Amino acid sequence: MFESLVKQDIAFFDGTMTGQLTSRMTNDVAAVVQPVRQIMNTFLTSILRLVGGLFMCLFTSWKLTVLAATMIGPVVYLTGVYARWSKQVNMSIRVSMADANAVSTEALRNIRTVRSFGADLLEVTAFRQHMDTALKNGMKDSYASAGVTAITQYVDFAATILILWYGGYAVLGYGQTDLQIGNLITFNLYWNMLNDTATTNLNGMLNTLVKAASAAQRVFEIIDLEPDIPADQGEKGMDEGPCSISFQEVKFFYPMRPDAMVLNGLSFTVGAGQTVAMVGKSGAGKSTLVGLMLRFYDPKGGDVLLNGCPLTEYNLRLYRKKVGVVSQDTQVFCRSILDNLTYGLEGGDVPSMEEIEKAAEAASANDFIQQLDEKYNSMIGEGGTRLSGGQRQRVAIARALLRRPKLLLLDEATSALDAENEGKVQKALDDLVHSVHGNCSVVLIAHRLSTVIGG
Ligand SMILES: Nc1ncnc2c1ncn2[C@@H]1O[C@H](COP(=O)(O)OP(=O)(O)OP(=O)(O)O)[C@@H](O)[C@H]1O
Repeated sequence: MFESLVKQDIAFFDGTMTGQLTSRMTNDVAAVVQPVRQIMNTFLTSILRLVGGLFMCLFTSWKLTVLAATMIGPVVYLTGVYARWSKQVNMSIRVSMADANAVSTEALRNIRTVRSFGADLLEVTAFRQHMDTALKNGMKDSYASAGVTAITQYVDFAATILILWYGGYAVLGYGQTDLQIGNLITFNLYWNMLNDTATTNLNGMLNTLVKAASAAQRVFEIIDLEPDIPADQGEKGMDEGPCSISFQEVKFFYPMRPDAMVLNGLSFTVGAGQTVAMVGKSGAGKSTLVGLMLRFYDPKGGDVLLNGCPLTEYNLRLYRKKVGVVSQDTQVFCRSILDNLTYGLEGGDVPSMEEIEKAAEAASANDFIQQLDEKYNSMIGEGGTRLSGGQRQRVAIARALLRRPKLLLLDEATSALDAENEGKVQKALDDLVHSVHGNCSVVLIAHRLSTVIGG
């Protein structure tokens, strides 16, 4: 399921919350897998008892078997109705639990904001509301299950009465049958065994299966989902040297906001090895350009061309390996600095320690890394919380450099920093742009002209 999730389009993640997805990956998958062992254990035994019991009942008295079996119809019908209803209820329980998980995941991820806004109780209330809905539906399902079990037992009881009534009648010589008292007792024993198995084991199994089915539906919804932009679809590999990228009459709106046109017929070209700055006010669509250049989204009109060929023809995995990105909200991993610097590099692309230190030096990151207790092996915490914003950005710059990029996308890399850090990161960026000059095309995005002219 994780494999299917990580290959989904970025647009898919725009419309979902992380907590909802982790809930599907943990709670729902567990609910699908858990019953398997139980069912494997009891299913075979139950079927053997059922078939054996039925055979013995028929053998002892087929008339009594047919009579008693008339009572099974309503039970099967009722159980079927309950199973369908319960599947829906269990689906909504899973949705509520996923929503609660989304609230808790988001609150814990933003715990500093939650705490500083004094919003702890609001988050707890939102979490509780979802859990209360799950609990209410869970109670409803339990009452209905108890009701169905009670009705089944009454019907079972009625079947026994019917057997004893008709059997007793026959044994006493009324009617046209030659049933012996011994046969009646034997039949009753077999029927009880058959019923016990059906009501206790198979009913329990049905309940478990219904819950598993609702979870399985949610799991398979994700597994069966195919991305519109698969990473391995394109055939074309990367050419040698820096690449040119051009937008031709590109029109774009986000799938989550189809009414808001972000780009309306935009055309420009970044030549191979050129450094081009894009400046525009907040919300103008600068980061959207980066998303389109990385093919997180496809344009709704026009074309994005790489070295003159549509980006859609390229193998995205190979292409993205050759793109370096430093964005305003840098994402780093809860791993060592070294692992973060070499993130995504494998095989022949893995740089030597010497290259890593050189890249960190070029990004003005080596000095602060050397001061850490475990230097390049220091862990940086979830989201890089053990580093300052400026240090995080410099790690991101070194990381971009180590990919030996052919296209470098610098998306307002200094916008979230204070003046001192901005100066340091700006210097690191300038050095980076100069060091790759001619070997790599650079798109520099800023909302102030001074940022790019200064560089
Ligand atoms: N994932 C998204 N889903 C829907 N709308 C989005 C999404 N990302 C951005 N937008 C909208 O698209 C428009 C352009 O956003 P974009 O982030 O490209 O602007 P920007 O120029 O980079 O802004 P800033 O300088 O503030 O970062 C904005 O109106 C924004 O609200």
